[in-house]
Amino acid sequence: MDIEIYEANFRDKVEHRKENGKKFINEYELLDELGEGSFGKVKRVTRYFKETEEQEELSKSDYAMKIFHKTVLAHQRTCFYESNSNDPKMTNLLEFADNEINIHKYLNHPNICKLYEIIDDEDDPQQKIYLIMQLGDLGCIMNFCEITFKYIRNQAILDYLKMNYMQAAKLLFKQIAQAIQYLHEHNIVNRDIKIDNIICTTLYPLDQCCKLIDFSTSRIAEKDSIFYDCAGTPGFRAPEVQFCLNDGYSPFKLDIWSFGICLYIYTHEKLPFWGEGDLETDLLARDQPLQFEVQDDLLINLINSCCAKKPQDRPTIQEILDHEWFK
Ligand SMILES: Nc1ncnc2c1ncn2[C@@H]1O[C@H](COP(=O)(O)OP(=O)(O)OP(=O)(O)O)[C@@H](O)[C@H]1O
Repeated sequence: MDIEIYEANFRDKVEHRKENGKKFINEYELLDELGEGSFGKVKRVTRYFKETEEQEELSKSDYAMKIFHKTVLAHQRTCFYESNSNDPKMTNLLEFADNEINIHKYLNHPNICKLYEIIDDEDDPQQKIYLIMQLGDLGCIMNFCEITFKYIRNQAILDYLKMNYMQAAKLLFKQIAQAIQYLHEHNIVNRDIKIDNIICTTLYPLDQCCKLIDFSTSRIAEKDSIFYDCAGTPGFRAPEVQFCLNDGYSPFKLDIWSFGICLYIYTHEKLPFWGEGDLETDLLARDQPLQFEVQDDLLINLINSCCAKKPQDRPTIQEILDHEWFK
């Protein structure tokens, strides 16, 4: 990989302790749970540290800690395809976690959640790996309502930005496009761009408030790479991922489709393609045109081009950033 400037710190010692009823992992106090994915839990943590030797009161700052359970992941077997091969192989989820760490630890961009530290101790009694990341203290850009199956815009972010949702959409999605541009320029594909993987923070200037998270399905790819494995999340993934048969799909064009879907969801507060199950959702994505409920022709043009049914008709990430809608 052509990114040598940054590498997250690695520590091979972990210490678990309790103080006054509080749980600590090394210098990090464990707080509330921020979320849970298929690979592990994510917790808010506070780090206590001394900025100078003389300092008496400890300084503190907040992070997100993603926790992988090594033994659990090692026992979960799954089938996968290597890049450029349609010959399936067996692996376990720990290898996927390793892949995520090995890509994420080098990523250094203001719109990508920074991975600061990896704690992996062979003698850890809990057999876990701990990733210390930048905290998205404002949460995801939208919240999913399990009852209505709808995404609702995160009002705390709109209040923080002091913007209406269309102004916020331009600001946030430009930043996500810049994150994808950085990945694509470095021959990395994300393959799981979705609303749940876009978080916001109050830590930085506004043009750095939005961060892409979760690199579990990221891969190194050449511009003309063809992939064969089923990546992405139903509702967000391009139809060719499910229906490519032996032809495979371009992972770069998959990211572009998913970007367009996220922009649609943010501006409409609903998923454009949602069927009874994953197969119907993918079929709708393949066969149905997008239905718009906004009046903005430039926005409609941008989303329609990202979600062109033929992958070769979709723009590059640079073309997206140059689109009139962002001007
Ligand atoms: N840095 C962060 N700051 C705030 N919240 C976070 C952060 N990282 C993750 N989260 C929360 O935790 C959830 C799960 O994180 P993540 O997507 O990285 O896990 P995963 O196991 O890889 O998920 P998936 O099943 O989508 O692959 C996110 O949707 C988000 O709500």
